[in-house]
Amino acid sequence: MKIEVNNLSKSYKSTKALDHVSFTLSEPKIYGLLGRNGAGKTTFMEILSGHILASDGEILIDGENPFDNQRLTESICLIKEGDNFKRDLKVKNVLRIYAYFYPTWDQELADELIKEYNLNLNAKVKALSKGMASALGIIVGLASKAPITIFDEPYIGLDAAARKKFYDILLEEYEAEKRTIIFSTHLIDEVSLMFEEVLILQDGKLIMQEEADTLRDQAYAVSGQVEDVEQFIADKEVIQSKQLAGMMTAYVYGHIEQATSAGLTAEGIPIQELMIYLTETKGA
Ligand SMILES: Nc1ncnc2c1ncn2[C@@H]1O[C@H](COP(=O)(O)OP(=O)(O)OP(=O)(O)O)[C@@H](O)[C@H]1O
Repeated sequence: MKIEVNNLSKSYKSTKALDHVSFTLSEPKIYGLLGRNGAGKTTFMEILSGHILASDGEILIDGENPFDNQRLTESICLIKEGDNFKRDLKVKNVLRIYAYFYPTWDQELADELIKEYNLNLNAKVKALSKGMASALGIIVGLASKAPITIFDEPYIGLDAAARKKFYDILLEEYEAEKRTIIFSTHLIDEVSLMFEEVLILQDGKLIMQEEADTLRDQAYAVSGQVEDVEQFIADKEVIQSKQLAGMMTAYVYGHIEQATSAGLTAEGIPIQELMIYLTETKGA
């Protein structure tokens, strides 16, 4: 489904949570939506899911506004950090409700995931541990098979092994059947390799939308004698640098040819380091 975001703004009194944001997500991909605390990510995802109204501008999904739009909302599944489900419901009833709501629901996958995460179907939501409640959210998000599935920091309380399981299954399901997945997280180093396209919000503004592969080409590590590297990086945007025994390595924002043509040794740097750098400093 095509998502068009046109001049989208959302204000809460004097806070501009989103400030004239425009972009298009034109095909099913795994999108990473990144940004520091308060950048506007959750606000965007809530508007996209039809839960809240924009103050100005619009989001169109295949040309339609998602707010109060039943046909569209059954194509969108938003899983948040917590409080996804009514606390007095039993797990099995939560699953029944979502199975009824989503025409694309995959019961076989839901059953498999319940076993994987060892969830007690008869437990009430309010009796679940934080990790178990997150597992239930992840199960609903994956099994919904919604053409637009949105995960907003969905794994509070889940340990590293349970998170890895989630990433593995998400990728498996995505490979079997492509859909639009929007993933917002602060655990960038864990998931950066999954992203096909990355969007970065800062203070309510979109500061970057880039294919992950292109991003990988936008920074490099350059090494050599301290004086040579220092001279080379003097007029460059440096991410970080370290020195050891007269040698220096610097992570530089730019194209690798700059370094190779200067006769220095250069190689790519891990995408997560670049993303962390961009979310922390770009536009600041
Ligand atoms: N319901 C609300 N009432 C008032 N202000 C709000 C409300 N929701 C969000 N905000 C403000 O809007 C801004 C954007 O918040 P939002 O939750 O969208 O950011 P975020 O990028 O999801 O942050 P985080 O990574 O911390 O979850 C923040 O300044 C926040 O305080």
